[in-house]
Amino acid sequence: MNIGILNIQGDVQEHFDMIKSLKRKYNVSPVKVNSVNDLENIDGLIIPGGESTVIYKFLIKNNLYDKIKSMALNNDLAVMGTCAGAIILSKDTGDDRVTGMGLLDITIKRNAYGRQVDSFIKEVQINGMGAFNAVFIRAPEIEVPGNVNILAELNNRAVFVTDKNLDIMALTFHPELTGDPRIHEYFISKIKK
Ligand SMILES: NC(=O)CC[C@H](N)C(=O)O
Repeated sequence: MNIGILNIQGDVQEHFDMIKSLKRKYNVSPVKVNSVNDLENIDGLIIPGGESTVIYKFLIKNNLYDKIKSMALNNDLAVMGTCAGAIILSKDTGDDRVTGMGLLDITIKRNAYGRQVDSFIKEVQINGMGAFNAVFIRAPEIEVPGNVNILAELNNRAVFVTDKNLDIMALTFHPELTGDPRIHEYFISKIKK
């Protein structure tokens, strides 16, 4: 099974290395995705954290935006979006520079934690997984979780959600930075389903 990592900007290498470290255990290989052709051979796609305005522009420019969206809606592609990736997957970003794909029924607010505390690590409790050290970096906030499953919250706000039908998930934190593979393992388990 091949797992693509959208290779535009942000934590591409960190996700790549995490999937690579799980290669033997789950028979998965990481693949950097630069073009529509690269999407043909992958089973899951990670949209990393970074800068959502930049990621959005590049997705449009390279015709990846519509292709990813339609593959995901057809259940041909599982997608995990982290931080900026979560913004891309949302239905409303509150920012007209970034139009969310609407793959998850969430309204999200960019840079919601303000300047003073724009980066922090906090332990969150994830349903079915337990405690996880979550790294928030200029993180967005899920303001309104609609018809989604909420797997983790921080201060009564959802920080990890999954779609109820499609294999789409979004996190407002960075699971690739702490060396803890459980969220990537969870994503892999969803793809195999
Ligand atoms: N760590 C991140 O991905 C930050 C997201 C970034 N602040 C944005 O709005 O795109």
